[in-house]
Amino acid sequence: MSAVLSSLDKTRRAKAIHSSISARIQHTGDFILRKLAQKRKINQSPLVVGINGAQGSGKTTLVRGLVDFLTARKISTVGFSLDDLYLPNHEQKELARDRRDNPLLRFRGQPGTQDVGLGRNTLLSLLANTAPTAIPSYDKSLNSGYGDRLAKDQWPVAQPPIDVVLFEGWCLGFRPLDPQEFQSFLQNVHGESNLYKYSRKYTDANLADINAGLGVFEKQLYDLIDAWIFMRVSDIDVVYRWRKDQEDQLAESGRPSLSDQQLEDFVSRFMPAYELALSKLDMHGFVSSGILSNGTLRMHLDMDRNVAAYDHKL
Ligand SMILES: Nc1ncnc2c1ncn2[C@@H]1O[C@H](COP(=O)(O)OP(=O)(O)OP(=O)(O)O)[C@@H](O)[C@H]1O
Repeated sequence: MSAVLSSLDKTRRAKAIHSSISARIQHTGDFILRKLAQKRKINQSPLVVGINGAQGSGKTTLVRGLVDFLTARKISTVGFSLDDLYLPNHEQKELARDRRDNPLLRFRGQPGTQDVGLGRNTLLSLLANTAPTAIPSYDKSLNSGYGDRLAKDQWPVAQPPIDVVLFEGWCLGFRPLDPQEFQSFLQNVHGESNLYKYSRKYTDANLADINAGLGVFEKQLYDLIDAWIFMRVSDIDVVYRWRKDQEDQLAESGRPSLSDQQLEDFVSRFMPAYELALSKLDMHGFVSSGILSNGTLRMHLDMDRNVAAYDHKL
């Protein structure tokens, strides 16, 4: 009996997730259509939309859904991820060797472990909209999970004309702190409150490297992004829960999964960037090309990834 109930529960849950995903695609798709109409009045280059959301918040799912939503309306759309810009495995190993002082740079993930110049050139080529653009592609499963960039002849090629580019990343859009802001962040890290408990595990110099990495993002990428979709979670600790659910599903299906300790190590390596950047983003919003008005759609996600509210207040 309980097995029947549990399979009923699973079906209900799958339906709820499906309708949550559809609603999110519809709302963000409508936002993109409005921004595309605005951009068309200015020029014919593609609308570039940056998508920021914590790990596991549903970025990949959203981009896939939006590609279908837009393609069905004959809007030629390309999606890719900041993850596709990670350094090739041998370069990541070199970085880890050269920067033994910084455990945050040991593996892929943090700002500083991507080839940002490759991202800029890819966006510039897409924006020029005149020649085919090879889209960088990274496979996280290669090298026993350490990952590697695929050879260029395996990258998908986007054919012009392109109307919309969707570019997603867990820390895409995070802005660097200026020296004064960084000092007050460090004071908080070393202070009594538990607000920055993950950053406390690292040295000030380690954290400064991440801040500098964000500076490179801001300088090289954000002027090419016209509009932003921000999936904001109120409590960043939910990233653990979401990732744990994913690992449990892998284990249930008999596939390799991370132990609790590995999971903790993995997730906590990402946390300092959230602690460093999220409050500035909440306060001052994203940097963009600046050519569109009301260029950010923010969704507030609850712990089950449901959208509690949408707003444009950034
Ligand atoms: N709107 C939604 N409502 C409920 N669940 C969702 C929603 N969107 C995605 N999910 C589920 O959340 C999980 C993570 O989704 P997804 O891989 O798209 O997230 P992500 O942000 O790309 O993660 P990562 O940063 O780890 O790559 C998947 O199991 C997916 O089915």
